[in-house]
Amino acid sequence: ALAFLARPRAARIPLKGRHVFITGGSSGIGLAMATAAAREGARVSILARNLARLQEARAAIQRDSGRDDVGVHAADVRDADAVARALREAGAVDVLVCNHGVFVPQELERQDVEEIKWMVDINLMGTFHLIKAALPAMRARTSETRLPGSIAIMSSQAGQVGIYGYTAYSASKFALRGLGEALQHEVITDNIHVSLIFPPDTETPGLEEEHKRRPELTNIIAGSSGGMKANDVAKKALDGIKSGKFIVPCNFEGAMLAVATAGLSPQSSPLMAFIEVIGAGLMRFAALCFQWNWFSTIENYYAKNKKRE
Ligand SMILES: NC(=O)C1=CN([C@@H]2O[C@H](COP(=O)(O)OP(=O)(O)OC[C@H]3O[C@@H](n4cnc5c(N)ncnc54)[C@H](OP(=O)(O)O)[C@@H]3O)[C@@H](O)[C@H]2O)C=CC1
Ligand SMILES: CCCCCCCCCCCCCCCC(=O)[C@@H](N)CO
Repeated sequence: ALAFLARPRAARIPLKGRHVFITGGSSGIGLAMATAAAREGARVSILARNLARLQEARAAIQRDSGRDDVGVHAADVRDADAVARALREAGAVDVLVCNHGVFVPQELERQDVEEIKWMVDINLMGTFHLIKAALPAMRARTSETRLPGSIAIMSSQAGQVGIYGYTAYSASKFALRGLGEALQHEVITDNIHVSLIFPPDTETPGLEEEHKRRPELTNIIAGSSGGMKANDVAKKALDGIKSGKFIVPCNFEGAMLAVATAGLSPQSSPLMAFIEVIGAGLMRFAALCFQWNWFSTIENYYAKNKKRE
């Protein structure tokens, strides 16, 4: 019965010979994805703000993959016109990876409204700008080539569960899931598959910056999920995109989180649908155990540090 029910139907989305457009492709996870996609024979375009870092990234991708057709586009995703211009220059996209993102964890009371708006504008509004700019040509392309396309959106495990220190960041990343679920309904008849990627802490230049300000409790709780290397996250992400998966977890805790938060998300895999149906109660129990542990940690921390300075 689940094999009949699982929708949308599974797809194979090839990368070889196709145009893959990756935002935040000059650093960390985005750069690792760009390199791996180029190695698989894709024409890759990368977008970020800093042109010097983009050019360095292009040289690194070329060295690694031997491809000399990497496109670079300097634009801020908050600027809808600049994003539209970049997509016109780059030409029709087969696989759009909205990976750009910023993260500064801080207790809500200590975080300025400006910093909250900055995170939401880049992580959420920037993704809207990209998808709106890319979609018309993507749609034309899938009907012309008869090959499925993909829109991949980089969320985070902090987009599946809210944890201490991530009010603004989690809000911006949870929002991407609502965007992705609704968008999948709208683009399925254009043969476009949406993938949401949920990495744990990943060793990148961005995480190094984050650690300078991350509250200790955030460190402890985020440590509940093992860290990963950017190359390993990139591989999981690309494998998920190529098989048209809607939810793409990256490690074991991520797979548990995916089952625990399956909700009303689309599911193409009858096997995963089966695990979700059978695992629902068990994973809810596991989730309660994690929450018990996190609340104990927070209460003990505050008890030890008397009152917050
Ligand atoms: N590292 C981690 O622990 C995790 C990261 N993630 C998510 O993965 C994604 C990538 O993270 P990571 O590789 O660590 O990030 P990095 O900080 O290493 O790289 C971020 C990339 O995004 C670009 N970028 C940032 N702001 C903008 C903007 N306004 N317009 C255009 N490009 C922008 C940066 O280039 P430039 O500054 O030049 O614009 C850079 O290329 C993010 O969405 C993040 O939230 C999810 C889970 C864990
Ligand atoms: C029922 C099963 C439960 C499984 C428990 C899993 C534990 C979840 C921990 C959440 C970690 C959030 C890391 C965010 C990383 C990130 O996005 C940043 N580095 C950027 O700020």
